[in-house]
Amino acid sequence: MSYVQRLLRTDPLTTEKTADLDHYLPAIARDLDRVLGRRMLMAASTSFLGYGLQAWLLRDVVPGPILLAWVLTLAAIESLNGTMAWRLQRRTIRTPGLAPLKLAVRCNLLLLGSAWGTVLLLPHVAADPVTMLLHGMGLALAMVLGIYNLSTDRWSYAALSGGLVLPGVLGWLCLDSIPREIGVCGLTLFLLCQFYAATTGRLVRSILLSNRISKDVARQLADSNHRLEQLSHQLKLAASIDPLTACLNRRAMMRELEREAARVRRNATPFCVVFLDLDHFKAVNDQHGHAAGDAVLKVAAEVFKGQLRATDMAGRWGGEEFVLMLAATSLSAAVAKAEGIRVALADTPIPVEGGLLRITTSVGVAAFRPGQTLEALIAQADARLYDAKAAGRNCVRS
Ligand SMILES: Nc1nc2c(ncn2[C@@H]2O[C@H](COP(=O)(O)OP(=O)(O)OP(=O)(O)O)[C@@H](O)[C@H]2O)c(=O)[nH]1
Repeated sequence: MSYVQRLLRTDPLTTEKTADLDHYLPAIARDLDRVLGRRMLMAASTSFLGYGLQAWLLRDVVPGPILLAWVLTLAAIESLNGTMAWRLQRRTIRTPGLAPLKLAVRCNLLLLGSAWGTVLLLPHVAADPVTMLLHGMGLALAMVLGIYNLSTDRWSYAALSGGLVLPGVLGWLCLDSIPREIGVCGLTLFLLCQFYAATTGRLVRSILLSNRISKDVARQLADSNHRLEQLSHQLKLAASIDPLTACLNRRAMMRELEREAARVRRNATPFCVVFLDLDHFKAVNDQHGHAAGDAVLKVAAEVFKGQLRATDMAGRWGGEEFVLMLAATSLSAAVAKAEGIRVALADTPIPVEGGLLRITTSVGVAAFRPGQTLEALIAQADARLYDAKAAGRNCVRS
């Protein structure tokens, strides 16, 4: 089990989710890499700020070249340590059992902390309360930020904070020049840092895990939302379409006619409705069977739709009766169109079991006049259809 796996499994937030852990682990490892990369930069910048502060504090005590060499040494250890820690953390996510490398990082941190803390023993620093205070604040800052920035391994903080505090505590025990308060402060700081380190690392991982889970949940929600929208669109479509002929059903057609009527009332472009009723359709059913009747209805719908423009609509009014809406069309143009449709259907042989059938249709056409109700328009077209039937069928009346 890898380092991160072990930490996550011991986390109260994740103990119940151990089964999902393997699924999330690669993504968390990637997130952690990103976070660590950012924190490396932050850690380095705060540490170098700390070295600058230390060099400034020591400017009157230590000769310039020695001070420069001191700061450069600290910077070198810091860089080496940071790089090692980063590589270690990247690898411990995937590979368990990197004890020697971990030990090297901890020793390095101990060295770094001790190098910092040794400054406390310098007579000038110890004697001057202001310098001491500034230095103490610098130490606290370095520890807290260091822990926050690279919060991954508790024993690394122990090494760093122990290294920082140890010289002060030793000095306090062995040298009279170190005030007692410094030792007490140092020990308190050490304990605080240990507590902080123990909680922060786990917190970071818990946050990464819950981030990852929330991202997944959000994505799943978006997906199901999308699927629901598609489903609702399909349902709406299914509720508007006649399943046999794929024309609009009566209710949807009424809706379209109402919309068109409203448009015409606004901008006065005429439109026409065409009612079509297949002739002697009952005989088709009776002689060739219901399936043949269905096939005839399908072919008739195809023929009607094939004659329309993109802005026109075709609906099945019920049984063997169809209605067409011809947008922006005058009565004379609609009659011509209806005639074309009638001929097209009459010329179309329809294959059914046992041979080819021919079917004709009677057609009634009416133009919508602004001020007229839709019901009146439909009644008018229906009346013209009745005229066509009465006139012997297979003809258009307007
Ligand atoms: N196969 C099939 N038949 C249907 C469907 N809907 C209605 N019908 C039949 O269509 C026939 C309509 O008959 P009628 O109203 O007498 O009309 P017609 O025989 O076409 O006579 P005219 O309209 O006067 O020429 C009835 O037998 C209905 O059962 C359908 O979806 N499929």
